Amino acid sequence: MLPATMIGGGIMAKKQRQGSSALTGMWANMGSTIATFMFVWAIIRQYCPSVLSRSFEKYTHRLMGYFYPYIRVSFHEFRGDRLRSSEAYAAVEAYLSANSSKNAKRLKAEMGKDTSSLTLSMDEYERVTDEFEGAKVWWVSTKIVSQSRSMSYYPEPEKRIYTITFHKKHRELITKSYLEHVLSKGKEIRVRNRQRKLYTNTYDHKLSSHKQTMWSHIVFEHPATFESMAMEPEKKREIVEDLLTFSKSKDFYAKIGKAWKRGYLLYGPPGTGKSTMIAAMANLLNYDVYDLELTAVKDNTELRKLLIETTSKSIIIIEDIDCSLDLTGQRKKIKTEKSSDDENEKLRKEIAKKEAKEEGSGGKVTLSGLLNFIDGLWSASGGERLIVFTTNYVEKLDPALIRRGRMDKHIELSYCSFEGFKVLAKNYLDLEMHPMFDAVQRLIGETKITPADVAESLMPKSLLDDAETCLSNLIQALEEAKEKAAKKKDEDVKEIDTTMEDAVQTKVDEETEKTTVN
Ligand SMILES: Nc1ncnc2c1ncn2[C@@H]1O[C@H](COP(=O)(O)OP(=O)(O)OP(=O)(O)O)[C@@H](O)[C@H]1O
Ligand SMILES: [Mg+2]
Repeated sequence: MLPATMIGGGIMAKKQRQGSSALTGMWANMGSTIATFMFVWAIIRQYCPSVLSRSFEKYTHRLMGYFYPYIRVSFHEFRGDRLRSSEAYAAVEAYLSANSSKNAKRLKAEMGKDTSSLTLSMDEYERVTDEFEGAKVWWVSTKIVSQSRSMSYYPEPEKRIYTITFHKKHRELITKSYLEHVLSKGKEIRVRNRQRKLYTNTYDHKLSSHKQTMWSHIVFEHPATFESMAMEPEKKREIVEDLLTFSKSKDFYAKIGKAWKRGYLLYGPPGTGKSTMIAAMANLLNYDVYDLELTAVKDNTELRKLLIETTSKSIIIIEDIDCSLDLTGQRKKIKTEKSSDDENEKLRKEIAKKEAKEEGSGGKVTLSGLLNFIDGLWSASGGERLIVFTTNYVEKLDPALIRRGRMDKHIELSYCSFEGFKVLAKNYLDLEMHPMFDAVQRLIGETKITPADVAESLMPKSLLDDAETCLSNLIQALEEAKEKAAKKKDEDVKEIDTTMEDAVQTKVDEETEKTTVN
């Protein structure tokens, strides 16, 4: 049974009075005293100046404080400025929806703001009990509709409030431990239930005079998971473990004094699953995805702004880093040209100077700008972030960009193996074993075929296609790929032969010429 003053004045009182007929003993007397006070108060409010009614209210509360052994804490839906909703309210709501709503009798069903599924929460004026280390608490959900006549075009919002009541002997326990427990559990539930987002940086056309890129987002609904990825099981397990360890290492990163971020470099030929793996990572860790298109970023200042705007628990991806601007070009000269160390050093300094100038003048995005952001930027914001680069040509990248510490884990995604094929056969055909697998195993070992091509062959082309038809399509594709590879090899050999023959002939001609001259 709820304490009597919880059924005080206003709308809440009206509703709760219906369920409070069983007030007993002392509380019944207290109830009638309160009712008398309420009555007198209502008269005073109506006929007396506001100063008098306010002091009456103050003394009533003070008087009740002497007899009333319960404490109340309210969580309002909106913060003081009314513009922003309160995170504490949202966390309490999530906690109560998941826990205490189990014993609520009247529930409210809504499509969550951010989710596509139905969420059930306590209906207005419903109350539930909860227990924490032997202490009992009562939660009530109420709603206050403003009586004031607003001239605003928009209707005055309703104010929703969750109120917790508990005995004052549990004050320490509830205000310190229980409420902390409720808020942290509530936040956890919200993170778990939230609909994740895929952000991309695009030009803000509204600001046409001052073009700048901004993040815009859609709901992230990629279905990829690590289970459905075609790759060696051992490699897959290692990556999953690495990701999970990272996500649970907040304290470790704090202890060693490093920003809580981890860099991944995914490299391999087109169609081997780099983008698919990023989606699987986001799904595994429940992260948002920021797809950063560097070519749309005007300068380092803009890059910094975009990166600062990213939230915690997110993956920032830069796809095809080798094609993103001339990040690699100038530096590549250093390693490819046959120059001495001194010359290299000179070139390096020149490039650094040029980049610094570009940065200073707000010029284009530079490699050093990007490296600085990766290294330093998030140390201050302290969030949980992965940064993932993808490339088809790992050898083209500047070693400075991908050294360990920046790109902590390098993952090669390669052509489809028989193990990979088995995952795809299970996904696409629901097959774990089949006599035709032997032929696939033999051919796949002799051919370079991407998982994307295997997946395409296994896809039924008509409603009549059964598993055997799909497997025959794959075997045919593998045989064709094998034939093509053999043909290419022959052609390459022929080309080498011709080049060598030409070289030999040129040499012979030169020698002959020399002899003739002599
Ligand atoms: N390892 C894989 N496991 C499961 N499916 C895969 C795998 N690799 C590719 N696929 C399939 O092929 C399609 C293309 O793969 P994806 O876009 O991930 O390749 P990519 O490596 O990012 O290619 P690119 O280098 O061209 O960007 C995916 O939609 C997916 O269905
Ligand atoms: Mg890709």
